[in-house]
This record gives sequence, structure tokens and C-alpha cells, in this order.
Amino acid sequence: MNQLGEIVRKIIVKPNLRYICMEVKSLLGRMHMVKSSFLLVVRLLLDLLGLFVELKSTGSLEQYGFARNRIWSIDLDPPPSPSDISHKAYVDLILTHSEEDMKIWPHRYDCRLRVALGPTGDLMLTSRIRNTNTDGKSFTFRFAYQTYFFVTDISEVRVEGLETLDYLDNLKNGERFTEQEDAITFESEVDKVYLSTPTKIAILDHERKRTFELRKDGLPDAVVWNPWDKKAKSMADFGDNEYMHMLCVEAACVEEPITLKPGEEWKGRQEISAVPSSYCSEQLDPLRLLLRG
Ligand SMILES: O=P(O)(O)OC[C@H]1O[C@@H](O)[C@H](O)[C@@H](O)[C@@H]1O
Repeated sequence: MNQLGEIVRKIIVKPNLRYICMEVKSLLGRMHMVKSSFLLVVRLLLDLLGLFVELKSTGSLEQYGFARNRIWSIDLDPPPSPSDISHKAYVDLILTHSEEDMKIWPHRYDCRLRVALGPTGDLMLTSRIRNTNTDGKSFTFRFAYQTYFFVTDISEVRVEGLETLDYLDNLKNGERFTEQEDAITFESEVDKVYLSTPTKIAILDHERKRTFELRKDGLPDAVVWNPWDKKAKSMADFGDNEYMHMLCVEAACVEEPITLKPGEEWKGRQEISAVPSSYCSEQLDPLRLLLRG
């Protein structure tokens, strides 16, 4: 198995996600993999830990569904994909229904997550979910890549691409608002689901002069989350001060759940790259660029 496969194997064999994150970080430290782009990729790979697929019909399931808390397996003979020809480093994780889970969510499905690394350190996540029910029933789910970005100082971070959009505020019972700020910056707890977002979002880390570019497909919404100090302290698996150095931005499908009939398949994709902070925000929206002439 290649190195990526080995890291992913370590990630999926243990249940406590953020704990494993620390484990893998230390493993990588020992391996002296200091090339910054690679470390970036690894950090992003750790974000897989937060992948959540909410498979849910009615009744109460665990927060954000059960798929993220299950042990996924590695497909040792993954199908080739034309878009991954230049990215030989990829691994496919698969999850399928179990008899146990069918007691709480009575559907058959196949989930496949392809994790691919580009030659310059880009991380590409592609998910496919197929309804394999044999009883003719459709099912519905929500989806998000719960991606934690490492930032130098959260108070110096700006997110671009979400200005003026409507959002659901999870801190206000999911009430709908319109973003009024010219620039999205952070000075307190935030937990928002931006709706109908553009396909590109940028997270600018001023202090490090680095911008993360997030590109997505099939995932119309974007969650932005930082617990800030008080909530961080109340979370057992989150360091008291870690909120200063993280921002969670998630390509997601939250407002309108996805429904699949038997035999249907859904595909979603998130790609992340790091670019120097000379990055021009207008690259986010080609239309905006055109309109400004
Ligand atoms: O601790 P968890 O379950 O991984 O969730 C962390 C956060 O994840 C974000 O995706 C949610 O919007 C927040 O509401 C949540 O608090």
C-alpha cells in the first residue's frame, strides 16, 4: 500500500477523530516530512477526519448522522478515473450499509470517497453515494466535508466569496439572514451555513501570506465554523486555545437534502490548494471580473 494509503489506514482504524489527528501529525513529524506543501496536504488530509455524511430519514440519529463515525475500508483495487490519471497518489475509502445500521436507517447504499493528491500538493476529495435499495425506496441525506484549515491567527483571517449571501445561523436556531459585512472576518464564535455559494471560496491567512483556495462541485452550500474560546473550552476533544489557529470551512449540501432513487448516484467534489497571498480575490468569480471590465 502506498504511503497515503497507510496514513489513511491509520486514520480510519480509530474512532476518536481529533485524537487521531494528533497521532498522525506526530507520525509525520517522526518521518521528517518537512516539505511545506506536503505538510499542507497532510493537514488537509486530516480534515477527512471531519468528513460527515448525514444519512438520515426520520427519528434521531447521532449528530450529523452515523457515516462519519463508522470504520470505512480501503478499496485495494479502485476503479481508474480519467480525471485522476495525472494524480497517481489516490486512495478510495468505501462504506456500505451494515445489518446493524439498517436497524436505525433502513436503506442500502454504497459510499465511495476518493482522496487524491496533485503533484503540487492539491488535495482532491470526490465522493459518490449510490442508492442500492432493492425495495424501491428512495433515501435522502445531507453532506459536508468538515474541513479544518490551520491558520496562523484567526483574528487576521478573511474569507472571500461569501459576501452578501444568505446564510442560516446555527447560533440562532438556524434562522436565515443575509451577510452584511463587506469582508468576512472573525472576532467571536461563528457557525453559519452560507447558501447557494460560488464554486470557489478563499481563506486568506494574512500573517502567513498564504491563501487556501477551496473549489467545489455538487455542494451548493458552505459551512463556516469557529467555536471561539468559551465553546472550545467546553469541547472535550478540542484544545482550549486551538480556536485561534483554525477555521472550519466546509463544502456542503445542507439546505436542500439530496434524494436518490434506487440505482441513482450522487457525486460531490472538494479541492483545496494553497497559493501565495498575492492571490487576487477576483479570481474567485470570473463573472465579477468580466462585469468590472
Ligand atoms: O464536534 P463536531 O460534532 O465535529 O462538530 C463541530 C462543529 O462542526 C460544524 O460543522 C458545525 O457547523 C458546528 O455546529 C459543530 O459544532
